[in-house]
Amino acid sequence: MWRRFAHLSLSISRTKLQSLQDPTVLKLINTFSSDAGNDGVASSRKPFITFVLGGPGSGKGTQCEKIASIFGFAHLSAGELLREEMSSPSENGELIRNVIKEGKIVPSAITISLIKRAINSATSDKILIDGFPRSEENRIAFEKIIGVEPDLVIFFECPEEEMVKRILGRNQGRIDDNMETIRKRLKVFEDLNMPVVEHYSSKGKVHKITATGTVDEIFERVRQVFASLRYLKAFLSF
Ligand SMILES: Nc1ncnc2c1ncn2[C@@H]1O[C@H](COP(=O)(O)OP(=O)(O)O)[C@@H](O)[C@H]1O
Ligand SMILES: Nc1ccn([C@H]2C[C@H](O)[C@@H](COP(=O)(O)OP(=O)(O)O)O2)c(=O)n1
Ligand SMILES: [Mg+2]
Repeated sequence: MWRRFAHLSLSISRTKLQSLQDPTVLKLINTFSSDAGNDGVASSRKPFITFVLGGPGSGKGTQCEKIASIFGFAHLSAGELLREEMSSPSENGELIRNVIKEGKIVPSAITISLIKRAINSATSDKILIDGFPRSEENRIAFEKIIGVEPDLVIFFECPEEEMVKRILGRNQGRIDDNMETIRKRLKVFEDLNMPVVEHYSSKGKVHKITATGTVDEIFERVRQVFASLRYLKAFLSF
């Protein structure tokens, strides 16, 4: 009975899920129908993990807030977790501050331990990880330590001049939102983060979103991806 139902839902999904590529759909089904646990997070949990990538100022945080409120995802921002750690009396505070000020990437062990703790205390099993992995080192360490790959990757594509304009108007008092650090962050993004996007693109996991236009116009593009997932979820009852 379940098999027939799953088969039916798959054939419906194929016609409805035009914004999803088949490997993503198949991975979704495998993820939620498999009994395998995730070693790196609490054993009974099988979170649905979405990495949200894009250059600095491309709108990751803004769009993640909307995805979280409309689709019930927990939003974990790697940058926010690092800023909180930096401002707390932590042994890594000074190191994190120096790395962020230089526009570089904090060592994976630190960032992943913060992400792991946040996943384990999240109230939803649908998790958005915003701004991570920032490098192949981040990616490989996550897959090794947490023991899973993302189910989905959203990539916000935005021209550099637009990203710079947005960052300079962000006004959150961040130590890295100045022109000197922005230049370094843009280079680090091209050199270290784009290979991660290419890696997951080759695995058919990336949904590229044009990140220009108003917040609402961009969210409409994003919404279509997540609405398709919700449709699949309803049919497969995961
Ligand atoms: N589509 C948009 N158009 C104009 N400004 C935007 C847009 N999306 C976000 N912003 C603004 O740009 C700045 C950077 O956005 P943010 O979501 O923090 O990006 P990221 O997390 O990728 O660095 C913020 O001040 C935000 O309010
Ligand atoms: N995986 C990560 C994420 C962020 N960081 C550091 C380096 C980044 O320039 C800063 C800020 O990251 P954040 O995602 O908040 O920045 P943007 O939202 O892209 O402007 O934190 C990191 O070292 N490793
Ligand atoms: Mg952000």
